[in-house]
Amino acid sequence: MEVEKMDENEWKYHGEGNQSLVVSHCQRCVVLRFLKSPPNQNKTSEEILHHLQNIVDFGKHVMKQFFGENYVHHGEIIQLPLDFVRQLCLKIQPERPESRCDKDMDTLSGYAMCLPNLTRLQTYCFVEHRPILCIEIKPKCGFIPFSSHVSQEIKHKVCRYCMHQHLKVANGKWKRPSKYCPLDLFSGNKQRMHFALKSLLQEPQNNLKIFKNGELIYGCKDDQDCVSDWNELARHLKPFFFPSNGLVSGPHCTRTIVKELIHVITMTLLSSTDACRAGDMKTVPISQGRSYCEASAFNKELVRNGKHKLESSDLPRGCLLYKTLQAQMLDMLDIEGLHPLYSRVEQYLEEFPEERSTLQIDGPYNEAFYEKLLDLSTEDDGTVAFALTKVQQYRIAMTAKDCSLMIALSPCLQDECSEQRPVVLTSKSRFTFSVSVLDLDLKPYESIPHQYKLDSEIVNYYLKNVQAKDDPVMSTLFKENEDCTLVLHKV
Ligand SMILES: O=P(O)(O)O[C@@H]1[C@@H](OP(=O)(O)O)[C@H](OP(=O)(O)O)[C@H](O)[C@H](OP(=O)(O)O)[C@H]1OP(=O)(O)O
Ligand SMILES: Nc1ncnc2c1ncn2[C@@H]1O[C@H](COP(=O)(O)OP(=O)(O)OP(=O)(O)O)[C@@H](O)[C@H]1O
Repeated sequence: MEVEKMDENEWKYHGEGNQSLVVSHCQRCVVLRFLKSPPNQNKTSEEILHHLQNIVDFGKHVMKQFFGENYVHHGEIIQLPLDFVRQLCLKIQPERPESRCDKDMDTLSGYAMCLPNLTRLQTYCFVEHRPILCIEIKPKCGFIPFSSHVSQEIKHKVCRYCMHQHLKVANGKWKRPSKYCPLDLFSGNKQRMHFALKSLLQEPQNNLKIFKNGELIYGCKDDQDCVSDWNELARHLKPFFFPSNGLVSGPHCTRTIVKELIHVITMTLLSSTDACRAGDMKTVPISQGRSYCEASAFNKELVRNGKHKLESSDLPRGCLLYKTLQAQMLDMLDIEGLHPLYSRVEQYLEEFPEERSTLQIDGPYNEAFYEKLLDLSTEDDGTVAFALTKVQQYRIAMTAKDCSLMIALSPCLQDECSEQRPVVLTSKSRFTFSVSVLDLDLKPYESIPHQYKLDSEIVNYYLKNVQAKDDPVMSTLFKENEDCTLVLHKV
């Protein structure tokens, strides 16, 4: 990219999260990702550069090992003319959702990350301007904690996402709870995955977005502005799934198209298209812990129909869901087991602050950092080294619990499909596809106390307001003891 000739008119607003803002090039398949920060808390240019360097290094040296070379696009740092960045910021400001405007895009450093535009990534490199569909899923945590440090039994039964939904609705973040449960998506069982994906389509929240030719056509632009009209979605998708226009319109057509969409997403998520170095590293057997969540609407429906055992089909080892889950499962102790180890590291750092850099708490995220993550022992020998390894593994797990999976699909004819490209078939069409993972910024060491507090808030809210209502005995106890935190019984 010729940085001297940057023109803000060639770029447009693409999207943003809590930490970064992304603009895409109108013609080329690239995006620029800028860091964001709260107003008046601007970092120096050196700090921004260091932060971005850490993100790139972490993707390159650590996450590629866990996920595989092809799934991770670490990008590169680019230095842009300040005038261009300022003009761009002014241009895109009206497009930004109000709920994200509590932070400003960094316009002072001139640094940004340059990445391939994964919503337009061409899976079939010889043909240009081919229509492209992209599905972005933020799957969240796909397992129930199995750690013996967990103090509340409910955490062994109901997954964090399902519990958190209730707190989010109560806080006004979302209007309605979603029926999506990550354990269904990560189950590898096609029926459960189908249910999970349908639930995401019903209530996308910030877990599902669909792009057509790089433009958002389905999902939430803003917390309060969600597009979830299935007829409209089907209208967009019809040329992809029924190219010869053979399907009549109406509710039946919409349902058929949505079913085809869910089918391709399932097949691509289960496909194995890459190998990785950590491939042989078993963090924890997936069978450990419960493979379903009691609060999942799919599970409840089964119980209602008299079936009490959920079938689970294990995930294929090479698929992106499997790799994501393995990385998430580096959280072996749960935040409750991790927090005392964090305190041990903190205490050590208070005594020896100069050790912070030797311990690589804030990077560099290089090969040596990755090597240290491979020790999976859970036997605490009381050392700072043990505590630090668990803290760093937990940070990786948190990152994998918050990343997004991108599936790009491009229609192809039978004789066009190259043997090197994976292909997924539907009843009337075929697609070449690519799968990638994004938002792999390592969660900060400092966020651990926040995680600890949030965990107990989520669980306590659920116990008090949801489980108690489902369980009449508990409900009476809570009503009678509304002001008490401790409920005592005579036995
Ligand atoms: O804690 P969670 O599970 O609510 O996850 C946060 C996300 O909320 P979600 O529940 O997905 O709506 C949250 O997403 P939103 O900003 O709500 O879209 C962020 O991804 C946040 O990451 P960070 O701390 O800004 O790096 C996420 O925080 P981390 O816990 O990953 O740090
Ligand atoms: N390389 C990319 N190609 C296409 N779109 C992208 C790319 N990177 C990010 N995006 C889009 O921009 C959005 C925000 O990016 P990202 O998730 O990295 O932000 P974040 O602030 O780090 O998120 P979070 O809120 O999870 O911390 C994504 O949800 C995605 O839609």
